Amino acid sequence: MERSCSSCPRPSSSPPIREWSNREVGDVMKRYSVPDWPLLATYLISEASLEGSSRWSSYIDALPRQPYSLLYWTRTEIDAYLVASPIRERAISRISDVIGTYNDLRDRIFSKYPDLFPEKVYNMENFRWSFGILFSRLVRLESMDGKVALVPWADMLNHSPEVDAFLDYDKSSQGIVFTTDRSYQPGEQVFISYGKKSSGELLLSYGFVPKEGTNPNDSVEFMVSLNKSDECYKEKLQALKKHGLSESESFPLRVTGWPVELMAYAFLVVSPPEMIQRFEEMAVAASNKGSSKPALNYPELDEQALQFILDCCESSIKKYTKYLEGAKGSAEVSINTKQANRTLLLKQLARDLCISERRILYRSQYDIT
Ligand SMILES: C[S@@+](CC[C@H](N)C(=O)[O-])C[C@H]1O[C@@H](n2cnc3c(N)ncnc32)[C@H](O)[C@@H]1O
Repeated sequence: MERSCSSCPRPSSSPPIREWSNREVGDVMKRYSVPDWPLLATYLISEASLEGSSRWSSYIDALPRQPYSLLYWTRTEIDAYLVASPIRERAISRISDVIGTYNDLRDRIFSKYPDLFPEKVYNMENFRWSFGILFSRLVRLESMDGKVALVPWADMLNHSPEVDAFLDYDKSSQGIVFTTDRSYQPGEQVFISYGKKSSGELLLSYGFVPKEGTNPNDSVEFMVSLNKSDECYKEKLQALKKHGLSESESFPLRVTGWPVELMAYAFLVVSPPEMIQRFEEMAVAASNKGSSKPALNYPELDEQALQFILDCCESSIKKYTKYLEGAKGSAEVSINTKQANRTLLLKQLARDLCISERRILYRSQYDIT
């Protein structure tokens, strides 16, 4: 393990009042016990608004004006380009969480102190920016109980799924230490790992998709549902609900295989009325809430359960293929070069994601047949 120690001060994690250049703003935020993420987002906006008089001004000047995350995609772009991918739903719900968080801060705090929190600074656009920065640059510090922090020098590092390098707070040196899994030559680019993230998750938070086939942590959320015309629909749904599941569930399909919970769900979907006594144990296995992993042993259902998964894979693949083939031919007339470049970039990202996710589905199909 190679270690390199920073000379920067303690990271900005839940900044104490004295860390706020505008103490009054910090004081109000502290009184309302705002949680870490919205607190840091507000802190960043407050410091950015002070320009040269903030101690973080050179750091803030170096931050991107528009972080590359799905927060900057419009609803029309998300619907058009991510129509086949489950990341679409996650992007929509993340954007709505950010808007909800801003609205909550505005209603509870900012509107009560308009002189301290003027709307021209503390507005939705600036919160989109600060949350975009947090999603793409925050570091989780394990030795500080998983606290999140912005670490100015360290957030210049790019991600590689192939390295096992990480950042953490080091009590003895009172700084952030970067630990790599190998040594580097001078001039060589040093990478970090943003965590074992799927390509969809990397697009969601960081705005990029690794090259096809290079992400060993890749996965795609795979949606399966009970059949409404099943004569045991009610009993199966009851068993699922009892264990915290619903009639439609998502399971991660990985490049390395699928979870046993998906197989258990498939067993439940295809099991005939004579097996009613076993619905509950299947639901327990699908929820993974049992104390030990139950052996899923229903040889009489194996073929049907695999066929069910195969059919679901096929219908997902069709959606991807339809999108990819449609996207190939659609030539949009764009208003200006900037917009045309943006459209090209987003389409390329969506295309790369769809190809990666479809590849996992193909692989799962291949494993079954
Ligand atoms: C923590 S910052 C890394 C520093 C970034 N290069 C910069 O100069 O701001 C995260 C951003 O870097 C870019 N990035 C990081 N790793 C990447 C990779 N492997 N491929 C493409 N872009 C990457 C993405 O735009 C991401 O949002």
